[in-house]
Amino acid sequence: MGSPSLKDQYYTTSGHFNSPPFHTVERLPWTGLNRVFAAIYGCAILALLYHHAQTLANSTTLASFSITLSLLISDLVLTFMWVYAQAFRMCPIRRKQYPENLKRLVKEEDFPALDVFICTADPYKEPPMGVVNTALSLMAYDYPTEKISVYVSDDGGSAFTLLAFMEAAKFAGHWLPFCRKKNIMDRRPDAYFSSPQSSSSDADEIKEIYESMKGRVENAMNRGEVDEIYVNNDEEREAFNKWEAGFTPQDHPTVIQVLLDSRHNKDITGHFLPNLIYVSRQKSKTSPHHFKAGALNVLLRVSTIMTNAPIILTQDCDMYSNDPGTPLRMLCYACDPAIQSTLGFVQFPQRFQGINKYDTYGCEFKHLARLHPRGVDGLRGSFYCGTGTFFRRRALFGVPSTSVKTNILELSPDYVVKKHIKSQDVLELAHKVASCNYENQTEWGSKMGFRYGTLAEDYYTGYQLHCEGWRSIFGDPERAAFLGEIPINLVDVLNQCKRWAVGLLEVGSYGYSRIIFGTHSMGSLMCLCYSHYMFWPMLSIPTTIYAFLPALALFNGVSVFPKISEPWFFLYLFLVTGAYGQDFLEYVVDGSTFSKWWNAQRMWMIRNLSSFSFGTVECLLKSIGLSTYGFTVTSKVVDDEQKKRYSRGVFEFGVSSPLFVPPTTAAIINLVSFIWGAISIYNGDRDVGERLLMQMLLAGCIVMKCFPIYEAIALRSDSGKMPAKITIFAIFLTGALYAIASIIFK
Ligand SMILES: O=c1ccn([C@@H]2O[C@H](COP(=O)(O)OP(=O)(O)O[C@H]3O[C@H](CO)[C@@H](O)[C@H](O)[C@H]3O)[C@@H](O)[C@H]2O)c(=O)[nH]1
Ligand SMILES: [Mn+2]
Repeated sequence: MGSPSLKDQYYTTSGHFNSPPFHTVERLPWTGLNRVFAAIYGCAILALLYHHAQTLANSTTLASFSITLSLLISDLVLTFMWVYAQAFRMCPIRRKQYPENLKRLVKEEDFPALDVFICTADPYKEPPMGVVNTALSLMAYDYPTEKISVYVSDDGGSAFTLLAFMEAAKFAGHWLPFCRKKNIMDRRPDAYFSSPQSSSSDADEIKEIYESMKGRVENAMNRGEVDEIYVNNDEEREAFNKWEAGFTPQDHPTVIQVLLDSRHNKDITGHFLPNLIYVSRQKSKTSPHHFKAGALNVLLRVSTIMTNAPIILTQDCDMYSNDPGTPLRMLCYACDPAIQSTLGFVQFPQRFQGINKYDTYGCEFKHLARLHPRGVDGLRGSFYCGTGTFFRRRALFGVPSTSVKTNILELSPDYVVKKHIKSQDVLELAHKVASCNYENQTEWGSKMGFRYGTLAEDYYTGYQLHCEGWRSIFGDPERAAFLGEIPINLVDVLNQCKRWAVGLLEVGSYGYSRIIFGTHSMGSLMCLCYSHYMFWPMLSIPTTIYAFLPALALFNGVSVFPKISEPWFFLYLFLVTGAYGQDFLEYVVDGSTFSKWWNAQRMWMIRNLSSFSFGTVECLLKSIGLSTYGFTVTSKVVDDEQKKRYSRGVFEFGVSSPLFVPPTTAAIINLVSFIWGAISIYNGDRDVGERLLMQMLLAGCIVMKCFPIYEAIALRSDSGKMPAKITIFAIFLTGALYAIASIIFK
């Protein structure tokens, strides 16, 4: 169960037995209580399933049989999800790093080199200046600069992004020494210059340089082309000449441009700068590109040829560094001989800036991003979350125990790069491995590199590494290592979750067999944890049934739950209050507020009804060949009006998305049924108060959760209100469901 190995392996003194530790681990105090509660709750679930089975056996009519069967199916799915979720609660831990101890024992010249990968895919959804800010914050790490190489993958194939990075390369010469001198923590120029503390003469000077570069990039974007005036020399001209007629994001040759080279380029104080390399891999309409995983694999190969750093940081373009000391925290693990041999990656949590004080869309994802990673960290280590992850390059080239074989010598993780990064040979080879056809008939994406076949490439890659025997670490320092943007309108949130749903189910369909047949080396609790997310979208089934069935039955006077006078009622009461109570406690103990928890609950319902059910259906359609889908990049551009509404905690609908239909329909049905029930009770119908009370309570809870939906339908006139089309469609659907229900229940 992970507990004995915990002390031996990780309660470490880093192999130096008399020296202070690089890191420590502490078991979270609630574990014992969690286990006891799980045992009690498990018995209650068994009792409920027994009750369903009994009712099913005794049911006499088709209606009562189908109701009980639906509830049984729902509760079985919930039971599975509950069992999976308990695995996270069995052994949660928290880690601490001591970079000051590391610095005393490991000399700076012995630090490993670090290759940073930044992915961007669309200059209009991910503005180049945002990507540049992320890159600069990482280039400015407190780490020997000549050991850092930043690779930017541009899947948008955009000359504007290249222009922005050419400008950034020059600006870095001013910015990096400035950050060091002022000891800035958040090293994004945008953040620094818009904060109040930045008025000294040297800050003003640098701000001017920054604003003028920003102006040039934005001007070029407004004009729609990179004019001759932005081009400074022949090398740059040659690069931009690649954007000739016929160059589109989906069809173009490889562009690789070394913008800074750490052996030649110095900052204004004479220090060397990090390497900075722009890569836009070849694209053609006839070959598959495997989205972000494909982009990362190209960077993995290009960087092996150019710098081959043993450590790789993968980063989304909107996730910037919030702490320049993060690489040292990572080294506290990477330099520990006790865990080195199987350490695959160190994951830092995804944390976000700009969440409003109610966290309207529940995007803090407390379980996904913080609580569950701590839970798996006590087993085999954190999942891979796509960003904020330091990999050992070796881990991406196969299982820990075997030696790596590659067809090109320069592609081996052990290869020592001797040639200069800008030499003809290196560039030629880099272009070759970035081409569309390079991966044909190779193990890239299946046994090597980032894994293909799913839109949740991060989850799948981490899963495969754990199966192969690699371990990982969840580093979660007090000050966030990275901060990123979250979507602040409902349709973006739901679309993002739908993509995850499809991706996770795909991982389930490829990956679950390894769990069933045991062809993995990660222990059974870890398997339960992985299963939890592989089947996460299945929550759409019970949520949909519970959101519609009891309300429809209520309106027809049909009871689906026990009466309050029956003992089974107390079982339900325990199951519901137990689950919600535990969830709430976990939120509060981790420093959240009631309103954040409540919003997370609301989003849980909306997400399950919409993103997860659409995702599940899409996945089914794809598996029978009726649908295809791609990676829809989440927009990082924010409209001012929307921003204002978001800061007030107002829900943003606005567009006519089918994703809004199920929650809107559920909102209307539960309101209608609830009002009907309330009127009956008011008119003295004791039957409703007794027999249908639980359905009344459930409908009441759903109505409370749906408040923003009623508001958006009836009480608002701004551009974020519910589109009339959706309301009309939902009302029509409500009518149809009531009609069907009245036939079934009569
Ligand atoms: O074809 C593509 C598509 C996306 N991206 C990049 O992938 C990153 C993540 O895309 P985003 O639209 O921001 O998706 P999110 O849902 O916010 O990302 C989460 O979920 C993804 C998996 O669905 C993970 O890859 C991410 O790391 C994780 O943050 C961005 O930097 C994109 O530029 C590419 O490089 N190529
Ligand atoms: Mn993102």
